[in-house]
Amino acid sequence: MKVLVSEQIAQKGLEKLTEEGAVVDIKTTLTRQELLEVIGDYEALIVRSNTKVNEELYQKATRLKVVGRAGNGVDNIDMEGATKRGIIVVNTPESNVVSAAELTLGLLFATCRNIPQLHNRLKDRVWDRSGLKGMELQGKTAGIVGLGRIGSLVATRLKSFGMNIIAYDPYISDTRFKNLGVEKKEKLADLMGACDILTVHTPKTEETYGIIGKEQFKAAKKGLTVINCARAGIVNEEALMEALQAKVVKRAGIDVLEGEPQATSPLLEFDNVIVTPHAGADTVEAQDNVGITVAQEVISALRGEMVPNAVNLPTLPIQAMDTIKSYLRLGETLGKMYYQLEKEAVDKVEILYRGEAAALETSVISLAILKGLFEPVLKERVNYVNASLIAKSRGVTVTESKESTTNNYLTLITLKVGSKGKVFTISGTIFGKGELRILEINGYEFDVNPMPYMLIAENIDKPGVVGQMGTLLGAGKVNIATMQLGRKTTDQRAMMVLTVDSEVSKETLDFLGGIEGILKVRFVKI
Ligand SMILES: NC(=O)c1ccc[n+]([C@@H]2O[C@H](COP(=O)([O-])OP(=O)(O)OC[C@H]3O[C@@H](n4cnc5c(N)ncnc54)[C@H](O)[C@@H]3O)[C@@H](O)[C@H]2O)c1
Ligand SMILES: O=C(O)[C@H](O)COP(=O)(O)O
Repeated sequence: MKVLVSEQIAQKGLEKLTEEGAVVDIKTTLTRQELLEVIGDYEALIVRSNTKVNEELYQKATRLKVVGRAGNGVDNIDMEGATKRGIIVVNTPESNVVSAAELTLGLLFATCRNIPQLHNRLKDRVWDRSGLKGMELQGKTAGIVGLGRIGSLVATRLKSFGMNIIAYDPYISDTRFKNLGVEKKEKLADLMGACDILTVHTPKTEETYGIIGKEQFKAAKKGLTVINCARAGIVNEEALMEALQAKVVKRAGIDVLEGEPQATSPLLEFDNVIVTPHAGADTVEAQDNVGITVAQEVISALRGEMVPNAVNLPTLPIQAMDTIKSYLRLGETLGKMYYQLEKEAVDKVEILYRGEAAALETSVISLAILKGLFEPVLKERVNYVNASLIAKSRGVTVTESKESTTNNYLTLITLKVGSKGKVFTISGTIFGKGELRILEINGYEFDVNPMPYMLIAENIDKPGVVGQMGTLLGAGKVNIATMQLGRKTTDQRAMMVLTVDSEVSKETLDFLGGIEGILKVRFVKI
């Protein structure tokens, strides 16, 4: 596991990576060109907000499996390019939100009470408070744009200062607004017209880039205080400077600048603009959290495990991980069976979740099924990230359905694979502490604990066939661990599922296939 760390992360994170057996190269001073030259050697890249992870980089990063964003925002990472290549992108969305919220408040106090200016005067040995009268927060209205993780933390903290809080976030439920005690504004202009302080906490997206621009400042109350501790450009810098000159905006606190890292922004010319160099996450606590979390995630992703904070995968609550892990193993096992048993191209995959399975985040289990399905037959890397894109590109339609009850089992997954009008079915369950069982293959019933090596044979249900299988496997030095028979009385056919201790050679398989009454025999690797 070769990991390149291209921006500073906490020592604790680096130690975690090494403890887990990764070879870590810390190269935080590489030029872009140097980064492009070395990236081909690495399976994982850990970045913060300065490294642009884009098409140019992906083209050189031929071994790259994981991008770890040691932090929250992923606007420096081309997600589509990563997904297409099966590269998992992980981040640490919770790890630094308190620090970011606290810097927002810091900037708010610094601007509203002119703390840096007063500090500078005194440092220059001048005792002078004139012309720098501040503004109290109590009784004022704060307008929050983006009431997500950081926006909510800011809201609850501002409430404790006796402020009235309003917010604009069309993607947050009324209940959440109510629970936070925040008044919802349906229109951004209404928020602009009502707040004394504006603070933005949206991600940087096509929709939010420049969301606070000339139009919004026209609707603003005169004397507005503006805080941007989210991403540069969410508050358009040109429009902000115009509003500062027109005294519509009285002061601003800015942690993020267009073109950063740089120290030449025209915003630096304004005495009433307090700036910090993207320091929102720069606390010991946040960096330790971020470093350790990203290290754990990168290692899990490199090991092919499901990662709760994978950005280009369905999100899973950490609490659900233990339960879901067994289902992912079951899904992958069921998926892996098809191409090893049938050699027909697939046009349709139907997945039925019944009982307890139906209540889970089934989209990831379906990804595990697709990963298992395609892995045995594709040269390209198949993983949770690109499995559904691969299905789509191969013209395979995937459908999911759910039923809350089952007949005999608490939980059941049935996979139906359609190919040229024929349907292959396989079902499985989980019991105890994550024990997998295959219960049915093509209508033959079993109770098989799937093992790494399995032999599956279809035969005419008549005496002698099973005995000959045993004899020939013995002659081929293959030890049978378990054997089960499923039969269909309707057509005098049966299916044998054997778990064996080693691989079965082509020669032995040919002998088995030659037994009278054997219709088909396949060696399956899980
Ligand atoms: N300065 C720093 O060092 C620092 C540190 C951490 C995070 N951040 C940045 O802070 C921002 C917020 O992070 P978060 O973890 O709270 O994100 P989040 O995803 O939890 O919340 C973002 C919120 O913005 C809302 N939103 C999206 N589009 C919107 C729109 N068009 N109008 C209004 N609301 C919209 C979403 O519904 C969501 O509630 C991000 O830009 C992140 O990159 C900065
Ligand atoms: O999105 C984030 O996590 C913050 O903006 C911090 O970015 P940084 O890791 O570059 O400090």
